[in-house]
Amino acid sequence: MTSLLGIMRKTIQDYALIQEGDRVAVGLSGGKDSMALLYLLARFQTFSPFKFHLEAITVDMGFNNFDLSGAKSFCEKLGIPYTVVETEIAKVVFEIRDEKNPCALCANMRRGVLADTMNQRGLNILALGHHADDALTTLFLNMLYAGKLNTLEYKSYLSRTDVHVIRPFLDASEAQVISTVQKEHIPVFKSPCPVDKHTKREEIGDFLKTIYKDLPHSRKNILTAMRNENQCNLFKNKKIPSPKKTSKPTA
Ligand SMILES: Nc1ncnc2c1ncn2[C@@H]1O[C@H](COP(=O)(O)OP(=O)(O)OP(=O)(O)O)[C@@H](O)[C@H]1O
Repeated sequence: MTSLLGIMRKTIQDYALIQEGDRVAVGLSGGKDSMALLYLLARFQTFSPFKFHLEAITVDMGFNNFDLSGAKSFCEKLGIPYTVVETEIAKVVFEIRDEKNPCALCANMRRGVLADTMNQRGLNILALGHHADDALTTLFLNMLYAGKLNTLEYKSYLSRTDVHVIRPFLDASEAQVISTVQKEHIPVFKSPCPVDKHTKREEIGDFLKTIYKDLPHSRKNILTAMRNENQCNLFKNKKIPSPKKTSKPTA
């Protein structure tokens, strides 16, 4: 089996996610995906054919019980500069706005803070820990709840802040991330978010797992379909406008 480092290196190359001289920030939540991403990008930096700078940024959402000392010592061990930005996002999302679906607003606000911090620190690439299973759940979330066919991208651009968002794990499975975390003894810290593991995303993830169990090739086929632009036939026909009604001439 190809290692997660190998998959990540190929994705970075295939989609030109990082280039010579880039200044990369990993959005570090403390969870398994971004901790593994930081660790592997730090390793990749040592043999990459191009030079790039690497840092980590955590947005402290303002939950009282968020202990970041473990993430801090992990960064120190890797020799990576680490910034923690204190915010009151939790208060805005859960108290002031009392959001029914807090995740989207929370992620948007967090990304804004990350991009602004990157501007202050002269960083141009934001690396996030999303993997292929996140892309699958996002696709189904968008279809089932928002009526759109849309998923995560390998590279996208935030024009307001001139920051590129990259997802170097998008060709890897969640299982590959978990196995790397265990094998490499990468530390992982529990999210302080009260809705963690109780979200629509979690429900869709479980729903997809039951489909994969019943139809063993379905996961691979959905991923293939997502890449198969030439075989994407949706309702493309345009409705023919109905002829304008002409009013009867009055006698
Ligand atoms: N508080 C945060 N500060 C900085 N970056 C974050 C933070 N929370 C999430 N991110 C980034 O956004 C990505 C997606 O966040 P999400 O909340 O969906 O977590 P996740 O898929 O469980 O990943 P992880 O295992 O890294 O927590 C993370 O992998 C990470 O790169």
